Amino acid sequence: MSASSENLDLFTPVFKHFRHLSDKDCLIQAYSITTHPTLFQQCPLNISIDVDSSLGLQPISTWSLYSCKFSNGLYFLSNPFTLNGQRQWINRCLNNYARQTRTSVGDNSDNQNLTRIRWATLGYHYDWTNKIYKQDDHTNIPDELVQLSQTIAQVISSNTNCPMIYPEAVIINYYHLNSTLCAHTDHSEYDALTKPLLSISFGNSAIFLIGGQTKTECQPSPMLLHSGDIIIMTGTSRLCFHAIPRILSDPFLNDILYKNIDDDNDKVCWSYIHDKRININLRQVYT
Ligand SMILES: O=C(O)CCC(=O)C(=O)O
Ligand SMILES: [Fe+2]
Repeated sequence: MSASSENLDLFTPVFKHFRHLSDKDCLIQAYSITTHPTLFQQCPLNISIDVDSSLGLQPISTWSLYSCKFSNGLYFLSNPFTLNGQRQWINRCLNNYARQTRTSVGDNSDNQNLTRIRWATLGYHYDWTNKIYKQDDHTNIPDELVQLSQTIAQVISSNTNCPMIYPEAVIINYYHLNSTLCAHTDHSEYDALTKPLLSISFGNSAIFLIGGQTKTECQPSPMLLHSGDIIIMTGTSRLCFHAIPRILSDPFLNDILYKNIDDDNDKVCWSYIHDKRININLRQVYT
C-alpha cells in the first residue's frame, strides 16, 4: 500500500455522499431495522423495573434493543417513548434546557434566541475552544434527565455487557433541516472513556455516520435515526469517529406526533420542531 492510500480519508467522501443524496435515496441506503435487518442483532430483554410514568416511556416489555453488527459496542434502542412522552421531552428541550446561560448564543435565559440556538450544555459545561470540561463550571442536571438515562442504562446494562452510566455532562444539539455535525470523536471525558455515551433523538430524522477510531480505518456506516430512537456508544464504538451529514424531514411529526393537538404549548413546540431535530447526549466525565 502506498503512503498516500494508507492515509486516505474514508470518512469525508461518505459524509459528502449523504449530504447531497436525495431524501428518498438516503432512506434506502441508510441502515434501519426495516431496510437492513441482518445488520442488527436483537438483544432479548429480561428485566422488570418500575418505570416512573413522568419519563414518558412505554412498558419495557415492548422495547426493542439491538446490537449493531457494523460497529463494535454500538447499541440501538428503537424508540421506547410514547407519543405524549416525545412531546414532553421536546417541550423540556425547548422551554427548560434551552433557557439558560450556557448555550451557543450565549445567555438565553429569556428564550429569545431559541430559533438560533445550536447547543446548550448541562452538568459539567464543555469548553468548546479548549475541548475540555471545566471542573469549576457545573450546573445541575435536571432529575428527570438523570432518571431517564439511569432507567435506560439499567435495562441495557443488565441485558448486555454495556456498563452503567451516571451522567455528569449533557449536550443538547439543535439542528435545522440543513444543519450538519462534522466528523469527530468524543474523547474529552478523562477517565470515563470506558463508560457509555447515551444519545437520544427527537423531531426530524437524521443520518448518523459511524466509522473507525481514525478516518482512514474504514468507511463509516450510515444509520437512520428517527424521533425517539436512542443509541448507546460503548466499547470500541465509544471512541469512533461519527457525524451527522444530513437531517431528513419526517412526515411522522405532522401526521402523528402533532396531529390534532389543541394544547397551546404543544402548538408552540410544533412550530419549532416541524423543521428541526433535537439530540440529547449524556456522558460520564470524571468517575
Ligand atoms: O446529533 C447526534 O445524533 C450526535 C451528536 C454528537 O455526536 C455529539 O454531540 O457529540
Ligand atoms: Fe459526538
